[in-house]
Amino acid sequence: MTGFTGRAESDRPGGTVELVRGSAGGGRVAFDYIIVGGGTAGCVLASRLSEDRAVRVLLLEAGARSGPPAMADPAMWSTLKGTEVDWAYETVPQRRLGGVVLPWPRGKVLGGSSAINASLHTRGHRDSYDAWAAAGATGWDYASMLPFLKRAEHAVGVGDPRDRGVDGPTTVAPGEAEEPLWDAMFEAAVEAGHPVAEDLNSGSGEGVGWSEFTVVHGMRQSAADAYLTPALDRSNLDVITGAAVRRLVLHGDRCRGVEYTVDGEPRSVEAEREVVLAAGTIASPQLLLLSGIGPAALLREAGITVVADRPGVGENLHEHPQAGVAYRAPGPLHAAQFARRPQVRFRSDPAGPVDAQMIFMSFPAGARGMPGQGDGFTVVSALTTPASRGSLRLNPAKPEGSPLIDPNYLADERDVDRMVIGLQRAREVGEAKALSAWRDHELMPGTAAQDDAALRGAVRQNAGTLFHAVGTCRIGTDSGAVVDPQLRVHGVDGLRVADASVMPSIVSTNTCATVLAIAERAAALITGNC
Ligand SMILES: Cc1cc2nc3c(=O)[nH]c(=O)nc-3n(C[C@H](O)[C@H](O)[C@H](O)COP(=O)(O)OP(=O)(O)OC[C@H]3O[C@@H](n4cnc5c(N)ncnc54)[C@H](O)[C@@H]3O)c2cc1C
Repeated sequence: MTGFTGRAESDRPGGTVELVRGSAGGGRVAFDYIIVGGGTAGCVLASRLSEDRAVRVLLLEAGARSGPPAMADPAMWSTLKGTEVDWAYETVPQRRLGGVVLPWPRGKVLGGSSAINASLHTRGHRDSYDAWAAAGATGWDYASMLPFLKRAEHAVGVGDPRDRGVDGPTTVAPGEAEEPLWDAMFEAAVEAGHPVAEDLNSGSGEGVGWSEFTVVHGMRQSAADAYLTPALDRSNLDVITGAAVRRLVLHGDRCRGVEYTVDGEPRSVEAEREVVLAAGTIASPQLLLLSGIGPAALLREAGITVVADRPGVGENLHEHPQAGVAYRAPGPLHAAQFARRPQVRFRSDPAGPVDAQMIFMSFPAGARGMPGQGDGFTVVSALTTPASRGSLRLNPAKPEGSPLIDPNYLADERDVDRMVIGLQRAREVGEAKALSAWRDHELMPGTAAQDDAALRGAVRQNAGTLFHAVGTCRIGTDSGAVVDPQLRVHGVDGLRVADASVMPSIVSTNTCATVLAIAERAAALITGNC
């Protein structure tokens, strides 16, 4: 087992339940803060809140403290799907994608999804955060978020220190080794008209630039590695793994603590100040719903007593749809993933915002982004500002089991319009001269797919997930918002949510760096330093 290197004070037989640090497992201990979910945001919160040695912090994580060896090797991330460190969720059949059910992996281990993800460290365009503030998330605009985006990172050899963090816990850097295939893809993007970007993570980055990774000496650096491990010697921080929170303990409209199980045995614990939900876009709204905080009519139907009628809980679920153009290579093709490797951010409408991202694969993608057979490469285009919105609901047959996850991909026809343009842009790059030594012929969608109708069909047939679900507990002040701009759940005292679920709209790139910054800002809000 590997990946998280924290000390265990008491290990239990079976290895999945561990009091990683502290004394909380035994008697009745009151904590100032209870953090639910030791994932990306939860590790940041546990570390930052326990910096004040006068407060006691408890972190509860349903998964184990570490995982299989592949977790430490960032290149092996896709092999972690379906293992013990994956919740292995699935969507409901997606009506606009021909009824397909898509797998939605999420990390179930200390570090959460940062322990199983593809290790890309990318920040959204400043427009992404400004859109949050414009929609009612006051104080979440780019200028306000920049100190927290910087606080999370230690950017090595990239960017301007006015934009980039230099002494944060998360080490981020572009790959060092040069790979001819990735260099050719960079050249192909330039040939196709994309300008060279100095720093795609500067807040206004656009064009082709080098990707940055949270990989240190070839090893994954999850949020647990970056934030939690260095904090484990603090006597005011307790961490329990194998602790599945089942619901919040509410006295009237005040949250007093949580109920959880360890090895099936029920336990409860109290928070003197606050409970912070950091269980992610799927589990945070699910726990609110199970605790009676959500749309009243749906709760009543499920036989759950309504504590706070919050119609927005579980609504606004969305994600980045992606589809690619895949090519057969004339011969064997291999390129190290964490070498110097490009990506492109671009506008589907030159007069509109940055709304698309191109990433490159050294295999030919099959349908829905799954690896296809044989040698080849793929130019993937993702729509980074989708208009489609879906929902998350309790499963009436098993409310505590996997919820009904409906991202409602491509429900809004404007998303298809922009994905068609994305495919055309991807093809321009794939067909560039710079890639001629690597390209034999187009496999997918195939050269016959040229007109608008054929490309729309290809998008609906091939679109898949980029694993970036957000939005189910969104920040705002309107009646559909779940948390206020201080991340406090509307209508409930002593309870906040701080994870990917609070994003009002998805950022225009991969989500992990933004989740780190959300949690950094949450900690500052909780401690009154913001
Ligand atoms: C396969 C994959 C690849 C990705 N690739 C990238 C990438 O390369 N770059 C990028 O920027 N983003 C990527 N992402 C997205 C990014 O990792 C997530 O947006 C981010 O990690 C989410 O953080 P979070 O804190 O909201 O949730 P998580 O990190 O998922 O944390 C939630 C935690 O809560 C725990 N939990 C859930 N329910 C309970 C409960 N009832 N009791 C106790 N604990 C509970 C979970 O086990 C988990 O540890 C990827 C995601 C996936 C799944």
